[in-house]
Amino acid sequence: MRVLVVTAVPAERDAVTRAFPSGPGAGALDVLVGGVGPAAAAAATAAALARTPYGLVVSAGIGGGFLPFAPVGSPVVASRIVAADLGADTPEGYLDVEALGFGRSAHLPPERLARAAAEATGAAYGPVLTVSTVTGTAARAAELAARHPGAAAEAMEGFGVAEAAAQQGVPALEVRAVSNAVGPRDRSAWRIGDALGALTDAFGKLPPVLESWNGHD
Ligand SMILES: O=C(O)c1cccc(C(=O)CC[C@H]2O[C@@H](n3cnc4c(=O)[nH]cnc43)[C@H](O)[C@@H]2O)c1
Repeated sequence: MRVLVVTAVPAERDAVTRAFPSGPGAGALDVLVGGVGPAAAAAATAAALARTPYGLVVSAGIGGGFLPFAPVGSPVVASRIVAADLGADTPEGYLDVEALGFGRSAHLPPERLARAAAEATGAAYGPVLTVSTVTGTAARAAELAARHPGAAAEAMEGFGVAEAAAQQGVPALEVRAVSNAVGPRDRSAWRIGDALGALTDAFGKLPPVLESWNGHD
């Protein structure tokens, strides 16, 4: 099975490829820089899928972690890939696109594969939220955590990658490594190097899981 990994920036791509110093084996894994945010990620994924047949797409990179599930430096595998701000704000609260009567706001990775990936990498396993605006306040972090119980992480690309994959009937995973806590913005506290190292470690443990997956579950 050929696997497409989509990262946002070159540093994340390099962290993934560092896991395979002598190549990923039989040309089975391609790593693409798709850009930051769900729209760029979806466009890049769709273009790649139009060129090459893939059996699995993985959205990968660093992300914000929700405490206590995903502390800085830890890997996360998504149980759900959720568009957390695709909807409408109303005086009565937020409405997702299902409540509005159109579209979808979540994709479900193949469960056996995602659980096996989390187990092999020692990752937190929970919903990963896709946001277009990085959370920067405690109030917003609490709002997202209340709306998505057990949310493990947030990032900016997963839903775009998964939506493009779903439109071609290709399953998707999301693998993140936590660079910062979701909460009040403090860029000086981001531990990007640690997170990129954790991303490399996680991808180094994935090949047996991918190889033993039968392509559907
Ligand atoms: O400055 C660098 O060296 C550097 C190296 C690798 C990645 C970056 C990024 O800024 C990547 C942006 C990327 O990270 C995700 N991300 C990280 N933390 C959060 C968060 O708290 N909330 C949402 N997204 C987050 C996101 O997917 C961005 O695309 C810089």
